[in-house]
Amino acid sequence: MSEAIVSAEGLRAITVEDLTVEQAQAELAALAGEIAHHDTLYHQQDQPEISDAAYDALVRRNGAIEARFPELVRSDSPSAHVGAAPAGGFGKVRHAVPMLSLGNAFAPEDLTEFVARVRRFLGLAEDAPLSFVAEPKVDGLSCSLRYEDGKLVLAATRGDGTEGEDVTANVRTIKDVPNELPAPFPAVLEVRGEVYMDRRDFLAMNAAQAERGEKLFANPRNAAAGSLRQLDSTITARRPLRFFGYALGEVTERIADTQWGIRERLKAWGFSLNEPARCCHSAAELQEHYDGIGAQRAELPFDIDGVVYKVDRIDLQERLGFVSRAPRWAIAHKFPAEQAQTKLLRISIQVGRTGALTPVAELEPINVGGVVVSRATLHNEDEIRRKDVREGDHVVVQRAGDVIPQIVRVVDADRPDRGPEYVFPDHCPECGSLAVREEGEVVKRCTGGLICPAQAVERLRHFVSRDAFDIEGLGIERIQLFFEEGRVRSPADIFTLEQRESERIDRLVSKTGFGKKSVQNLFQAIDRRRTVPLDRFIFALGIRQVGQATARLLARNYRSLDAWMAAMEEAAKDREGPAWQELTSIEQIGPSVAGDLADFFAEPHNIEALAALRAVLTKVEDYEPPKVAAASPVMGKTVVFTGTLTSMTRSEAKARAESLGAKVAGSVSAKTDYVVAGADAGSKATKARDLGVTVLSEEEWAALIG
Ligand SMILES: NC(=O)c1ccc[n+]([C@@H]2O[C@H](COP(=O)([O-])OP(=O)(O)OC[C@H]3O[C@@H](n4cnc5c(N)ncnc54)[C@H](O)[C@@H]3O)[C@@H](O)[C@H]2O)c1
Ligand SMILES: [Zn+2]
Repeated sequence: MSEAIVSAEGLRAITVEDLTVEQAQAELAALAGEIAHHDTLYHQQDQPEISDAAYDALVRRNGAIEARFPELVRSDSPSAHVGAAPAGGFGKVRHAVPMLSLGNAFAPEDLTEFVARVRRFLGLAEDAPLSFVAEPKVDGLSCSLRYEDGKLVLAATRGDGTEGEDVTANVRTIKDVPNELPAPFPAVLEVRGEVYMDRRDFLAMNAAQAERGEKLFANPRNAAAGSLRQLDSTITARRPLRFFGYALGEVTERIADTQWGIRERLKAWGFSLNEPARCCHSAAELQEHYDGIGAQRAELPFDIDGVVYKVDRIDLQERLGFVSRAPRWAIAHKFPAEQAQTKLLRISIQVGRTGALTPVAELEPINVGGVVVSRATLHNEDEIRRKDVREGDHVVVQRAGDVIPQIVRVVDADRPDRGPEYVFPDHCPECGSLAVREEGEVVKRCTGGLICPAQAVERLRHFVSRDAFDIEGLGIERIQLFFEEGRVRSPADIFTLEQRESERIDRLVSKTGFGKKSVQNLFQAIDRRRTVPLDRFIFALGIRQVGQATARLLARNYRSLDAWMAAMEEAAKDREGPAWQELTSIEQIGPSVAGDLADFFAEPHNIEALAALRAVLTKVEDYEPPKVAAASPVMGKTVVFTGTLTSMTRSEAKARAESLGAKVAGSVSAKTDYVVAGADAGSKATKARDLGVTVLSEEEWAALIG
């Protein structure tokens, strides 16, 4: 985090009324930076660092200072911006009608003030009728769907309100979004609404992600945003996204006179609507509906963070118009975060499958908004220090629609018998290996990749995977089982499995139900891999940031396992010495990757595990530079493989092409020389033909390269 944030924290102790002009100016500058930082994390990366309530507090503070010092309002003021600019990787879409945010109401007075403000603006008498639509504010991300002649042609995220991201392919995978509308419909119709995920679907999806050792999402909103904003729509298709329609963008003809009427038209076209919704005629009725929804909140299938009120008559909406980032005719009445106080018994450390050390607060169980909470996340080392959370403290726990409860603050920090400051461990509690925190990272990680039980299954799975040792018949289920039974704990164990188990093979067979033949096949598959090429060996170790390409670079540079290991151990001992210099001088290996390699080799447990592994292998082959046939017909050509290949795998085809001097690309462009189309080749082959690129069958390709 930047310094600005620290200084803003310091200043925030002063109430807005007491700020001097200089202080106000400094704090507005700090807040602008801080809020922009959180906007990027939240809107672009779907990975917020702070709770929504904490974020809202910053925005409110900014608004209060601006209200007192209007002359200090900055040109980059957060109160004039919506969201964040589109992220790279997506096509950009300009919104014909801007997509705005909503003003917020928190206290009941904010609500009455909103209604009064609308009346004042419109010059309505106290008793003149004025109605509002009140509907839940679903916690997802807004999306604009464009229909031309009743067909879905474009879908875009809000982005910064003016320009969003083109997510059409992804939105087409959402079942709630009709591809075609039943007539009648205007020639152009933009439907706006919220892409979200049901809480139940979210939990199931996170469980499946955990199962596969993939990234977990903090809450349904981040999961929905992360799933919609995928560059690969086949991933989006597997995510349980849903859509609610609640507004219109560009439309070529008026389709209703009221907001309620718009809802009915949307429903007739097949859209789902935010429910429970109601048409209210006074501030009191709005408050009543808000309280009613609040009471049902835990039972609703999706997360909501408030209730949205919209002036019902469209002509009045048009008269009211907008103020900078939000309409005057609508407001979001937010629910307070659900909080409670309890005692923090202990801080424990969880080690994730990738080695990340996460501090967890073990709490005296407490009911927070209807859910019993006994653990809360403390995020990371910095967060504990920032809040100065210690064992034995009484703390405020919060659930703000988030599934993972959080610690907000300590309430009794000034008690005399308070324990010492919490010291974050520098060793992994699971395996005792050193835990390190790389520069610029907030997370500390265990470096004992090869022996750490918390990481073992994930590491073993990686070790035997296709591009690593490629051991057939050893899938994730078998690894899991062997690990749990204590048969395989480290990579070396795989190679001594037969020796240890052969007399007991019958037992293995009966216990696992694998079948004798399948166990024998497995042993044979393992035997075939007692000799491996150096680059596969390096890749298989699962060192952070050392993927296939980096492993190949290392193999090419050091040639033999002995040379590589010696150099790495040297570099680990002296991170300035000649071995380090050589390592970081390899093109594409920067200090960050070098640091991960050095950390791995600095951990004695890993050296032992490596020695054990070498002892059970027949040979790690030295790196063989690919022999490029001088007259290779594909030398320097760019090739794209698509569809299902039958004579070899995609990785094999790629390696072979590269060894012949070709460059293998992922997508077709005018620069592509050949597209090799296997069975069921789709859009890439079509595109190639359109561009006049030569498309070859698998056989033709084989003939070409001889
Ligand atoms: N934790 C963080 O770091 C962080 C950072 C940035 C923003 N945020 C959170 O994001 C929100 C601010 O973002 P915002 O500008 O999108 O404002 P907002 O979410 O408060 O309100 C606007 C949005 O509400 C949504 N919405 C849901 N139901 C709706 C309905 N029935 N009718 C109309 N709109 C509906 C739309 O997506 C619309 O864009 C706040 O909740 C804030 O706490 C958090
Ligand atoms: Zn460990």
